[in-house]
Amino acid sequence: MEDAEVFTYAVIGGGIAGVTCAEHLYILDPEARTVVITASGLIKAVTNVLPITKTLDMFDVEERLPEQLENECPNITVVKEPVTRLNAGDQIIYTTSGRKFSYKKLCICSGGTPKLISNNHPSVLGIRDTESAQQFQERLGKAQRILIVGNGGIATEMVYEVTGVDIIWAVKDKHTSATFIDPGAAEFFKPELGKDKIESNQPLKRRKYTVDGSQTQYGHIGGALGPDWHSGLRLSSDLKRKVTIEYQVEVKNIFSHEELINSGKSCCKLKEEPLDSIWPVYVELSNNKIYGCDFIVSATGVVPNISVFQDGNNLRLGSDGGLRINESMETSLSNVYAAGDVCSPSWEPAQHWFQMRLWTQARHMGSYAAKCMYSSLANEEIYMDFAFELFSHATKFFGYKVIILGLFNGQKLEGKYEILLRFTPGLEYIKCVMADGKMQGAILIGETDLEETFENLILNQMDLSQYGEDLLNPDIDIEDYFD
Ligand SMILES: Cc1cc2nc3c(=O)[nH]c(=O)nc-3n(C[C@H](O)[C@H](O)[C@H](O)COP(=O)(O)OP(=O)(O)OC[C@H]3O[C@@H](n4cnc5c(N)ncnc54)[C@H](O)[C@@H]3O)c2cc1C
Ligand SMILES: NC(=O)C1=CN([C@@H]2O[C@H](COP(=O)(O)OP(=O)(O)OC[C@H]3O[C@@H](n4cnc5c(N)ncnc54)[C@H](OP(=O)(O)O)[C@@H]3O)[C@@H](O)[C@H]2O)C=CC1
Repeated sequence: MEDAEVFTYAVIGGGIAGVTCAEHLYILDPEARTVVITASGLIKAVTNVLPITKTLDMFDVEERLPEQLENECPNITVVKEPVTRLNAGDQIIYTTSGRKFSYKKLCICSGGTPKLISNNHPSVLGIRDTESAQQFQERLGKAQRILIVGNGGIATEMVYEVTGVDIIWAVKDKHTSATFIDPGAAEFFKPELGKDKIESNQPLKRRKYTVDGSQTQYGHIGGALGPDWHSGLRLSSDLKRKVTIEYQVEVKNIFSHEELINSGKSCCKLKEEPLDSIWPVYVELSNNKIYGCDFIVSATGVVPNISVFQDGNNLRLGSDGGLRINESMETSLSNVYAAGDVCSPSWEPAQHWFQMRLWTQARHMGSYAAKCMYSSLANEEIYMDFAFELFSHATKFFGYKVIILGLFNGQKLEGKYEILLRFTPGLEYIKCVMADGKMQGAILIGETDLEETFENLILNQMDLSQYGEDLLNPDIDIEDYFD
């Protein structure tokens, strides 16, 4: 074997998936040496875990210095360098400085990169890590109007958090936030966009470190930001929300002012905007409207970071470009596992589970991958983790607690489902997706306290047909009823 540094386990990536995987390898196999190789100067750690249901935890995500992981788990060595190549045949990892690492078991947790509407346009910005969030903040400080493309997590949080500038929100769908919620919930949230922001006095729970130049020299491959990413930004002191939504559109063209003039097309003016205003960039939407703005935020999903692993390796990829993994988290390469945003599960999933690239799944996958790696070396049998029985996600949108469970938007049901709804404006929105009298999924907005009961009802598939619409009758305490 080449003159490589020898480890039992190697983990590539210092995000939630990689750090969770390394921590669990330490618990399972404390004598074995593990190397974590990460391109980011800071690593992520999950803290203050508070279980709220069997599959759902609330937790904080901290950015930490790698030394802290080494102190807590003495078998772990953290190497702060990007991986440049993997020789899966000889089980060797190469990094930028020419170092080589051999492993018996490797887990790739290299996350994703923003999938942008244009990769080389200077006015198009994506948000992924601390560095890109800082760039966003700098540009926002000088902006009067931005255009946000995308209808998922980042766009939904951004239109609520960013005030004091005009926002044009261009969404593909008939309703907003379609990745996470249904049209009814979007209506529930709509009034919030017309309200001014209330300044929060809550202190930040997440510890922040400054990443110095040497740590960012490797470019745009830091760990993904998390739940409170916007609270670290210094946003405007003007707390007015000014959001214009364009539905069912995509971006058709991006112009400079000169190109706009030459095209002979004219652009839309917002109320009180001078007719002769000139913008750094113009965006033509598929409904033919053209808006001028300072810059464009492309919040249009992620692409898995796989390119450095492909050279010389016969990697099988999923349809979304992620590393295909089987039910033991193994990729198509021998002794190579993957977890988190970089992977695409290819096993037949449980009826109520599917992949979404989220913290919770990165954490579950990281810990399960560690179990799979260890039990393969120890020749022990392993069963699929319970976390993959039910899709569940807890977050906050527009200031409300949001819990989504199972087939919350009727996914996989091919339209053969009914909806039960309880809806009190400004207070709560409860939707159950029912098929054959059994609960398949739910969206819970507000302090409903129903997550545990509904999780049980989805998992145990109890026949609820006799209760009909009473299932959501506010006069019946269903929590007590089904406990
Ligand atoms: C702005 C934003 C807000 C979000 N908010 C939420 C939220 O509220 N709730 C939620 O559930 N999810 C949220 N997410 C998604 C969540 O952050 C990700 O799903 C999760 O962090 C993925 O973790 P990961 O470990 O798989 O990848 P990452 O966190 O992306 O980590 C990948 C790691 O791999 C390293 N790496 C990459 N390439 C190489 C290489 N060649 N060599 C060495 N190291 C490499 C990187 O440096 C990094 O350390 C958010 C994401 C963003 C961008
Ligand atoms: N609170 C939370 O849970 C948060 C989670 N996140 C996570 O962070 C990651 C990145 O967030 P984000 O970028 O918002 O990704 P998401 O996957 O959440 O959303 C991407 C959105 O962009 C749309 N889209 C994709 N391509 C285009 C296009 N060319 N033109 C217009 N729209 C397009 C998608 O539509 P379609 O689906 O139809 O392709 C989808 O609505 C995701 O994994 C997300 O889950 C981020 C912030 C908050």
